[in-house]
Amino acid sequence: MLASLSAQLVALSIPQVLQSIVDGPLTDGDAASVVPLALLVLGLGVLEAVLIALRRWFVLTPGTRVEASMRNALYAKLEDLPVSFHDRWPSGQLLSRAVSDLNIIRRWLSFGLVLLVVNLVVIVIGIGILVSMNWMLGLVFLVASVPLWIVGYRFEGRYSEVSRRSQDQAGDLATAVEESVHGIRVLKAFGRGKHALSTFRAQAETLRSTEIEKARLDASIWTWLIVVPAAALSVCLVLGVWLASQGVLTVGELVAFFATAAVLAWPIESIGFLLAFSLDARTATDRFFDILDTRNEITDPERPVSVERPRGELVFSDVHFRYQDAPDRFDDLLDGVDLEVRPGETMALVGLTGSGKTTMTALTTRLYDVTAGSITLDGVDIRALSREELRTHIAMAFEDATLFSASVRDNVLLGRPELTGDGGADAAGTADAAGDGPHEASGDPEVLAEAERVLAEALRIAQAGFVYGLPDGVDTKVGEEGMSLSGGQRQRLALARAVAAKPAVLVLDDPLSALDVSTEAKVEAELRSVLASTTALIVAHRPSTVMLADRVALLEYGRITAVGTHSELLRESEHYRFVISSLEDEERRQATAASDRVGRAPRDGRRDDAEAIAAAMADDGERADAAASALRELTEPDLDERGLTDREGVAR
Ligand SMILES: Nc1ncnc2c1ncn2[C@@H]1O[C@H](COP(=O)(O)OP(=O)(O)OP(=O)(O)O)[C@@H](O)[C@H]1O
Repeated sequence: MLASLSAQLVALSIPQVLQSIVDGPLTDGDAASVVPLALLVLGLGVLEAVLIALRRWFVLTPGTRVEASMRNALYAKLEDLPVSFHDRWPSGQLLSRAVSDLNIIRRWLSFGLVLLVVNLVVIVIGIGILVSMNWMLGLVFLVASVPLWIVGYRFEGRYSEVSRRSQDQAGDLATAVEESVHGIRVLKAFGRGKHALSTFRAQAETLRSTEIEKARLDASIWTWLIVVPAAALSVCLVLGVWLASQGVLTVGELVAFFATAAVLAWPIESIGFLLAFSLDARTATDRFFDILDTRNEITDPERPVSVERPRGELVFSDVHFRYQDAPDRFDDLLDGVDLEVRPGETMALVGLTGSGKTTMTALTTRLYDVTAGSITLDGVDIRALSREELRTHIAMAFEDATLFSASVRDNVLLGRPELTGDGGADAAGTADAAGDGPHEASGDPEVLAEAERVLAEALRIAQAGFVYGLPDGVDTKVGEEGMSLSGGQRQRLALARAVAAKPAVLVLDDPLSALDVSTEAKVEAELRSVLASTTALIVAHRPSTVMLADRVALLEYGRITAVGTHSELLRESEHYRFVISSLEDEERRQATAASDRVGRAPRDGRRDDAEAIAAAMADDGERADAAASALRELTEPDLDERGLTDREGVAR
């Protein structure tokens, strides 16, 4: 700011030298005395240029540093915020904040803020100089500034609103891109690419209109800022010439007045642009703090207790839970769950679809917090532990297996940072962490050997031997979210990850759903050895998974209504018999559905596509029902004909 202000003050001093030239040597006809004054003007010009160069040089470091630290703070916050926050926030909105909003803030800090402050100071000083040169001429400028203040004030209100709208729309657009890239296979499979494109075009067009609205507002303030000073200058010209002719002003003073006014022209014009820029930066800052100011309700206790060697006793006591966006008229999803999973026991969780099984498992690692009641690990409320410790004691594998853009090794050893140095954490955080890998990072041969052993064992248990056939074996980088692998392969790696974490409690949310029957049987046989020494809570969607368990808990209407062995429950609980028979029906249906559907699909030109999709989905253990439903969708009449909205159509 100092460099910039000095540059402007130097520029303002040049007209004073001009005045001396005009009123001195020029009026006296003394050509020789012009030379030193001309050299002075040259010197001042060079000094101004040097000061401007200094300004540009100085702003680089703090601007980029602020941007980097804000970005890190945002990332840390996103990591820290609970799953319920991420349920509500579209990823594109977060992405646009982390990238484009912070970029705006950096550019504004680097030169928008500096120029705004400096130009305002220069305008005030410049008008002061004009008034001191001749109060009448200066007054014209002062009076002319009044409409500019009014226009500026109105502009601020309108532009702020449009700026916010445009940045939010840019976030929505990023979400749309993210969603369609993520779901590209579904879009292609259902031939909805063109449709998605037209939806995207409409969104992009909305953003374009908003941008144009912004540009119009911008243009209008520029017009005012150029026209009003120009009009003031013409009034001054007429008045100044008249005053000079009356002898009130010297010609030199008149020249200096107009030269000073010319120096002020750019700072005045730039105010419009700088004001718009500042409002964009304010919106970006607001959007940034929308996230940073979000209160995290799932935090660590002030003084966390520690469970040194957990036995793995997991107890739900009168647990209530409801999602934040659940309508008031709904009862709690979990409405007083009581369940004791004994150390070393394998408990299967069974219930109808939508009964809350996944939700119950998510509570064990505090992905969500119970709304009432408590969950204890070895008698200690899980909220009394730090989240980091809790999540080393309890490891989860989900049905929807997420892999990071990292090597197979890093993905599987994600929960064992002590074996991977910092690499395990990096694998989750940055795509670049892959490849060179933590394997090399940690040099201790014993640690390396242990990492190899744990990795090999986990891969064996999860029947994930296929990784050794990948181009670089366990060092192969699996694509974004493991997209280069099949669903069944991803599930097996996710299961290997949970097993490798060697937790006291293993929580498996239907982790075998994408496996074919023979692979599932092999995984189950291997899992038995792990489960013998580990407490496990397994959400079961197949009767075969139930067979893995020592006991079964039945979740019904938000409560555990029966606990016992499979045969006990079959004997005693009608609801259990109903759930199990529907699971069996479902399994049978899956086995026959795909072939039936292929047989019945009409030859309407899409049949070949349908078969190809069915074959691809059924490959490597993808569920046959997915194949069947893909077929059904493809062979049904066009979505539009059935009156489905775009979104529903794409979703389906
Ligand atoms: N993030 C969420 N926000 C709001 N509601 C949710 C959320 N996740 C799940 N639900 C709702 O909670 C209910 C229970 O879902 P949950 O996934 O726990 O059931 P589930 O028993 O595991 O079902 P399934 O057997 O089909 O996997 C469902 O009605 C679902 O719509």
